[in-house]
Amino acid sequence: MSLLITGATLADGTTTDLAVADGRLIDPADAPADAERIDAAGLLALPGLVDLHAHLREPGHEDAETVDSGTQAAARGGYTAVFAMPNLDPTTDTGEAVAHLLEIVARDAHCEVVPIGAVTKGREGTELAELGLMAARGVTMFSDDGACVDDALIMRRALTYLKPFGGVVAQHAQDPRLAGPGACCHESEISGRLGLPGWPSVAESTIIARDVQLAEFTGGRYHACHISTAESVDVIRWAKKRGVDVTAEVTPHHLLLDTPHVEGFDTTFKVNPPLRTSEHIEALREALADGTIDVVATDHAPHAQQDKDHPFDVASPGMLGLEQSLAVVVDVMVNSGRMDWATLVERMSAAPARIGRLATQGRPLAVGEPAHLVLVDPSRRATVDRSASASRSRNNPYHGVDLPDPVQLTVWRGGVTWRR
Ligand SMILES: NC(=O)N[C@@H](CC(=O)O)C(=O)O
Ligand SMILES: [Zn+2]
Ligand SMILES: [Zn+2]
Repeated sequence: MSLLITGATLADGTTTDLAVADGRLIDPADAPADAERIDAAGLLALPGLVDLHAHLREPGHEDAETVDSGTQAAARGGYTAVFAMPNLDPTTDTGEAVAHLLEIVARDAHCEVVPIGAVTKGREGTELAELGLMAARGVTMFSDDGACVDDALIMRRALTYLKPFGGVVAQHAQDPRLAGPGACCHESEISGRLGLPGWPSVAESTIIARDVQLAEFTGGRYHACHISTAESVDVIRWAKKRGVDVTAEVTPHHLLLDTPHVEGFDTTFKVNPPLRTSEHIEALREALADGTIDVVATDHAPHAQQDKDHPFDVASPGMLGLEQSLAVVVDVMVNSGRMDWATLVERMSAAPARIGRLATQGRPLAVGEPAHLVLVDPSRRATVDRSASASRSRNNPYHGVDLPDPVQLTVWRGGVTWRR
């Protein structure tokens, strides 16, 4: 399949034609005569987006999502690569589990899928998983996501052990004593009034403070998942200033949605970490703009209706993210004038590919590079409809909200994976 995309604007503002053949970008002058012509006047062409944090639910929870459905959602969102969290059944904690997931991916995926390996066996936090054997199968990121690696010695060992492999430990920072299993609402006046167990902001930042010191001490590579508080931003900023090898991500929902969303007890808005207040949101936006936060990662967390249809404090936490991630970042960061398109590309494509050591993604749109790209209409808007989704789940927190609707066409490995 070959494409000739004419008159596209790149993130730096220049206008160009792009040609795709045999999975690569080629000189438009060499485009085959039968190439499909796509008029991209008024559209932006960006490198395909890369998500460091997605839950695809296969194997084990196929009622909520599969590799097929989750990567279709990714393609609709402009993504050409996603890293798949290991809280599956069985847990991705062995070389064999990685190999099994990669077989499903080879058969069904609509974008690159890189398995994330668990840090500890069964994500139970007590015994290191098969880190080396998973690394040998191409795993570069390790996380017990959904659970915190709260034992400091286990964290120390994981950081040390992964050094020769170049692996990064991605932490779900939640002190299990300060924010226990029932914690489900930002600890504040609102949690008190609603009678929901509170999840104080320091339950996140104190873990990250400990971890970045362990990263400095060991020389290991550390990544803070879904940071949600101003204190976490301060800690990351401090660690980076010291030259510690740390990176951090923020989700689209923590950039847009605030604590009052839970006042109606709609379990769609139950998520870990919880939605925070406007002061925290402001700190996250600022940190994403200035680079303290390196990447936007979706934490796409599909859940079947039966797992959400419960009282708020017992419903499953998590919300969808892949399809509206770019829309939220465009609205909150670009349309507001906080960030330009080139920085958006850095935060949503180049930096995540670098952190995940995915050499074929996050590349500039230049001749000879792999053809992973997304065409974006910067001005189109629409009201989000949760039923119009490729995901198997409907826990979409943006349902009924007017947002940008930017993704026009997604190309992965030279083939169109989604078009409007
Ligand atoms: N974010 C969530 O609320 N839930 C995630 C786990 C996680 O990211 O911690 C899930 O797997 O559903
Ligand atoms: Zn998590
Ligand atoms: Zn997650």
